[in-house]
Amino acid sequence: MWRHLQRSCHRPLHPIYSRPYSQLPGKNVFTKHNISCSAPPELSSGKRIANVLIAFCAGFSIYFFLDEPASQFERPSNSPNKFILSKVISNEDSGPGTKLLKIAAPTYFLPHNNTANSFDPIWSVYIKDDDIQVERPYTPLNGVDENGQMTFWIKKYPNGEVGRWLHTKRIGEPIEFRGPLTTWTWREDTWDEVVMISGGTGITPFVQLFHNVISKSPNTKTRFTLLHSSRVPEELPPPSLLDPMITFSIDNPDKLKFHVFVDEQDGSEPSTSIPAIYTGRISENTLKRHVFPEEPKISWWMSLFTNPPPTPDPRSRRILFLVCGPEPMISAIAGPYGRNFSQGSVGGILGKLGIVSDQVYKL
Ligand SMILES: Cc1cc2nc3c(=O)[nH]c(=O)nc-3n(C[C@H](O)[C@H](O)[C@H](O)COP(=O)(O)OP(=O)(O)OC[C@H]3O[C@@H](n4cnc5c(N)ncnc54)[C@H](O)[C@@H]3O)c2cc1C
Repeated sequence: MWRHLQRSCHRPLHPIYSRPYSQLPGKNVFTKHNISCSAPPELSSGKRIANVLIAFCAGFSIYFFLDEPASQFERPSNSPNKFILSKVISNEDSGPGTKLLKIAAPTYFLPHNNTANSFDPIWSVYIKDDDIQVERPYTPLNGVDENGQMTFWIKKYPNGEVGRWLHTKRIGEPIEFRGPLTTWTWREDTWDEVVMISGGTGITPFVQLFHNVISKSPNTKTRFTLLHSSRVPEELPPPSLLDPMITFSIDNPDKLKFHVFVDEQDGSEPSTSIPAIYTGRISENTLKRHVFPEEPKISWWMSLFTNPPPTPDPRSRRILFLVCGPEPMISAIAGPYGRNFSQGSVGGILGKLGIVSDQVYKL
């Protein structure tokens, strides 16, 4: 996920909207164009000012005082390339530098209406920063709920553009987004085991997978493991993200194993009760302990009569690793992305453990 943040954040994701404001046609270009046009009939300066004021007031009223449900905001086209005008329903602090932002979605996003494959987990939407005409992708945590609302967990970076802008948005303010865009597709009966490894807000796609697949597919045979890491306890995800997964993993240990890590214990507290928090980064030992536990050793006298069991080759397992987080974390765990935003070869800890490329997906 963070390859976008580190390297492609200024890549033109959408030809019109990804250009920084400074590069968009400016006031001078517009003025020059007006001068070259045939002159309109002369108006007295008083009339001109009155016209401008009337036009401004009309635009202002339409923009700010319409308070209609989300469905009224939708554009006629449901193309993922067209921006949809929506509005902020809530925007709440959720720890240092993060907010939970809730926005309205159009009716064709509602679960009972959205039959398109592109809504299959994991999907995201591009939100546009209207001030500078730049868009960034964000992952709706639960997809779209029955009320037609999407909730995002959004981090603000000190010099980041869209994240900082989203943090300033207040209830009722307009917001534009486009989508859905598929990030990764879940396929039933394909993997015996899916191991999700996340850092920081990189947990958001896995929260969506949890809500839309893991907690809703009682018959799936796939076992899931989530290893999540944040810098310090107070930066761990808020209760609305963690609590449902913690409860589910306690009630269904054969379906979901959930382990939480922090880089360091700085004396701060997590915002919810977590059964165990491991200190230290997710390492080779972590994976050996939680994903590849050693077979129980047989006693020396048993070994006189039986051959020791062969060490299982991870390549023979139907296991998939999904990795999402800051780019240095992706590199350490699964090796860096390739050129032109390709997956690249498997390196890092997973490479060392013998995991091959069709067993890894870097989100
Ligand atoms: C599919 C997908 C889903 C995502 N979902 C979420 C989500 O649910 N929640 C979430 O918070 N984020 C999510 N992201 C990340 C998000 O899209 C943005 O990348 C992130 O919010 C930063 O954008 P920004 O405009 O705020 O910051 P940017 O302006 O992109 O800057 C971010 C940080 O990187 C630094 N930076 C800027 N440019 C460069 C550069 N060229 N090289 C190195 N550093 C640079 C800045 O100084 C700043 O500290 C997702 C990304 C993807 C690809």
